[in-house]
Amino acid sequence: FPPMPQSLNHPLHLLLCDAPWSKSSLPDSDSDLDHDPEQESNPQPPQPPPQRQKGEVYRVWLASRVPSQRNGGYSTAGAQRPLTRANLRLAQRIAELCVPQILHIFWSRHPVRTFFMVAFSFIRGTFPVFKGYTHALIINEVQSLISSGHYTWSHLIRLVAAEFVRLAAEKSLDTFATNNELFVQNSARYLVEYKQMEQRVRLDIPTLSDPTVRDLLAESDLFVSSFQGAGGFGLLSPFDLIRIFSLLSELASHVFVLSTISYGPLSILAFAISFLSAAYPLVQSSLLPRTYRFDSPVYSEDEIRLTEKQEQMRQLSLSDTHRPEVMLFGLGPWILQTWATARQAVLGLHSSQQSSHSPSSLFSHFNVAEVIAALQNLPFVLMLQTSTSLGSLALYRSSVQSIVYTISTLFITLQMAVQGVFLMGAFCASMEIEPFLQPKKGSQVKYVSTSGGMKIEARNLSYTYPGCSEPALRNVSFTLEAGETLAVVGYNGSGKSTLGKVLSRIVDFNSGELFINDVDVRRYDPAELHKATTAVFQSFCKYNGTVAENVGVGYIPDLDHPTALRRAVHLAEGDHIVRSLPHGINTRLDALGLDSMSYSSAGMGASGTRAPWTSHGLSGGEWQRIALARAFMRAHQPEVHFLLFDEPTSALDAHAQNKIFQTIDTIARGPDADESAPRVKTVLFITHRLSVARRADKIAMMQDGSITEFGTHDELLKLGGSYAALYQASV
Ligand SMILES: Nc1ncnc2c1ncn2[C@@H]1O[C@H](COP(=O)(O)OP(=O)(O)OP(=O)(O)O)[C@@H](O)[C@H]1O
Repeated sequence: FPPMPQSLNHPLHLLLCDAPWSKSSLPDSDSDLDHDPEQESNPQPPQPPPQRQKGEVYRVWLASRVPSQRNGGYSTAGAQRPLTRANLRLAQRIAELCVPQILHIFWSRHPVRTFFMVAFSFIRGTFPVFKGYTHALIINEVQSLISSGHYTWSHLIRLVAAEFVRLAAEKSLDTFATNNELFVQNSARYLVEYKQMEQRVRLDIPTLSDPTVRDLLAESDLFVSSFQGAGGFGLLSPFDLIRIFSLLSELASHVFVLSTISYGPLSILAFAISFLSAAYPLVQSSLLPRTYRFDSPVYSEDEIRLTEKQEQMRQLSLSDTHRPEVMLFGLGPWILQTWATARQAVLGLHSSQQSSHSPSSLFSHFNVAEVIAALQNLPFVLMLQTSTSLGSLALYRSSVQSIVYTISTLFITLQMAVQGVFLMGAFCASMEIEPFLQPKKGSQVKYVSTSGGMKIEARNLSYTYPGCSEPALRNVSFTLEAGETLAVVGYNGSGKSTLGKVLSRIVDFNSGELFINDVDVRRYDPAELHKATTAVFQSFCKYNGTVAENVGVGYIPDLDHPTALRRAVHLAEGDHIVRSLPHGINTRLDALGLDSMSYSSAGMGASGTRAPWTSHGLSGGEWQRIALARAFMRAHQPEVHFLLFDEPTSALDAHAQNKIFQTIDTIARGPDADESAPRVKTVLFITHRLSVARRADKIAMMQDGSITEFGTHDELLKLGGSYAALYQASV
């Protein structure tokens, strides 16, 4: 392999797991995938492909990526690999490693159909030869009819009838083969898309924020897109690869026909001239300066950049979310201008790229084309000197032309296949990525709840966001006993939300230690910790769905449980919101907040009332209550021990805010407990409202990523530091 730049060696190697296609990682027999009623019985279950060395596909894929001068990293994801010998070797290695896995996908799902698909692709390749042969027979018969006057009408009619039979057989076989291929293709497409989704939902934020992982996933997505069918996204799918068989059999059958009708030095000369004259236009076009090709499977870095820019501008022009700012800042002309520049470059409409159509070039094409036309008649003259029939000549000519076009198609297909192999490598390698936060095998321990909440102990935690130079957290240390309440306060940008994300195991930390219930947090499966946590993040989500869905996703088992949903809404003081909505809890919410600005009247009934499918907008405070209700859906579950609220009431009025904090406190003490009962859940809330913060058992004052003051409200006031100053200012 070509040497990998040291600076680009990436810790992703550490994320790669052992057996990407192991039985456990594939959907098991009870999963949805096996519920396909049309799945064929497989007499001999295929053996899983041999397991390859850990991370090997990733390493080969990475080696194929050319370091880019532009950004000091690798070339853009999806950029074309030059067809160097080294890259061909890499493609070969990826094919060796991945093709068995991909074939296994097809074969394991529908072995019989897959067999027919490959067999038909061979048979279809011979169709043109049969066609040429029957045409030749008919021409011969007509020729002998005209030249000798010998009456062979019945023979001719039989030949024409045979041609009809051939056509009908070809058509029905073709239809059957196409349907079969479509079925296998859809099935395989479903499976790769499933694998892609399955892997995507597993990956955590630290993994996804890794640039190499993002590139890997981008190329993997291109591979999955290629399953959209022939020509989808201009990519070559593994099904197009099967077409190579068809091309090979077509080539072989034409060569066979030629060998039966041409012999002797004259024929060889005729063949050579025919071949060259048919091939010349192709050679000539490949020698011309390359212009943008729409069917190109992968593009150069510049083409990708321009395509991205053009797409970005197109999205901006169509997006409802951005419409207010587009209007407000008058971005229309800028969007149009930027799009037009990128689009013109992509379509090759710039003047520099039109040079190939200059008059002198056209003139030379014209002259050469005439010479070629004259040359193509030469073989006929040569062959007519032998006793060859007119039918053979027609067959000869069509076969030679077919050979040339088949070879050129084969060449282009193989070229695309090489690029496709790298995308396939990205897909296989992406399946091997283990989420960054996942504990290493052997070190994992099960999260065991302790009665009375979650104990959290941070020791010198530091964290810097990827790509940033300044840390967002610096040496943060504190202990929060089980059942205690901590308020985190501080100035904007001091690291409060980041601390919340680190503690809830959404992002990792770079140095220091974090203990949950006296166990190193890195030894827990994050999914287990998340089951024991509920949260409202500062930038909470607004789902494009009904109120019930927006609330219910907080605890999926109760998603369809009206009583649980109503209770959560009630705890968040959202009953009046639901009552005011046209379809109550089943009203669709407009997550973009632009419903009222919609310029379409679609969805309005004849009476001007809203149809059930139209979405309804909410105010900022109302959305916050929905987010709170979502967190409350699971907050009271006995397995939840940690409640995290990041600015949960920033958009609520003072009265509502007090009630919400009262509710949080009640939930933290457990069901049916009175106000003096000890808390059974640990609570951390981040707030700028110090009147709320003072209720907490402990307060952490954050400044510039560090906890500068820590203690009770009274202790911090006595200290007379930043908290005291902030508190005095707020009252
Ligand atoms: N995704 C991110 N990528 C890079 N830097 C980030 C990211 N999120 C936050 N930061 C930076 O980290 C620092 C701490 O941000 P954080 O959101 O934790 O502050 P905060 O105290 O919650 O602020 P606020 O009170 O305004 O909500 C800031 O300097 C911010 O610019």
